[in-house]
Amino acid sequence: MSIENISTNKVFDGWHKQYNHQSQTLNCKMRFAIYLPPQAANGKKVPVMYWLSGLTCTDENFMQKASALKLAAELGIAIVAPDTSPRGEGVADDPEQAYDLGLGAGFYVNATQAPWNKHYQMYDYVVNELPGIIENHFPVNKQRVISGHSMGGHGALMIALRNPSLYQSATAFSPVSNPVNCPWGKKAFSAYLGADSKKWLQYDTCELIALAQQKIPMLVDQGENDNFLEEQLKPHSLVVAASSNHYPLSLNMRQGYDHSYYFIASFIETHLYFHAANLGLTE
Ligand SMILES: N[C@@H](CCC(=O)N[C@@H](CS)C(=O)NCC(=O)O)C(=O)O
Repeated sequence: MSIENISTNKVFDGWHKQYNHQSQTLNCKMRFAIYLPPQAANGKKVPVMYWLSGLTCTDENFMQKASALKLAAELGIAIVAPDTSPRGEGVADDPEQAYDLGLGAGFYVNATQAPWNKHYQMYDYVVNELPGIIENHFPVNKQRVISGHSMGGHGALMIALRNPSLYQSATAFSPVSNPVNCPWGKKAFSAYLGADSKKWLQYDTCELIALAQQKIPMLVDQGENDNFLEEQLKPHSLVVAASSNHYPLSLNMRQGYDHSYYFIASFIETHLYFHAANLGLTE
């Protein structure tokens, strides 16, 4: 499967690059971004952090706004940022073009309902197709960690909980922790997965964390001044579900911080160091 390079920028002695490719899973052309640290230049294979962004984002928000690349370069971690939904001609969108359904709002699930099921298969794309492409085309090894923000925080934790042997660790900023019980999640899951809410549970972090058997280290950061805190994100439900199963999850509540990339930029280094330790890159 070929990929087409569409931008290349040197940054902190490594390279930020964007690619287009035809996705078999999503049935459309997709764009992703990769940051290759300097260690990847001399034949060495580096581990990968997959970053899943939130509502309205593309591959660009994290790479441009999170201030992650300097430390990724020092630690020798590649970062891959996919888009947040399928896109392009013929891809369904919300008839009202709301920001929380359709384009920019794939919720990292495999849609079963028409018209969404033709393209909205973001779970399979992130877990299977994209890592296959990355491992074929770039000097990376099979060690993966995963992180994300908001809708992407839900994606990162949920995907790690469902595939604990594929990821060394998972972290999230302001995750949608209990999508089956919040307005964003109910709206998206009823459209993509249908009215039967039992079918939503396979994608709910609180549900999965309470039942998980194989456990991997997890870290969550949450701003206390986040506008979406109580209605959409529900970090306390996550803590209750995790402790009911003695799951190794730490939640940091951060006084004064909001939902934006200013918050992510303030704590991204903590998340990179956390992953680096679980990848065996640091003491
Ligand atoms: N625009 C939406 C909120 C969307 C939003 O906050 N998106 C977050 C993720 S959930 C984001 O990362 N936005 C893009 C950015 O800040 O670069 C609203 O009006 O309520």
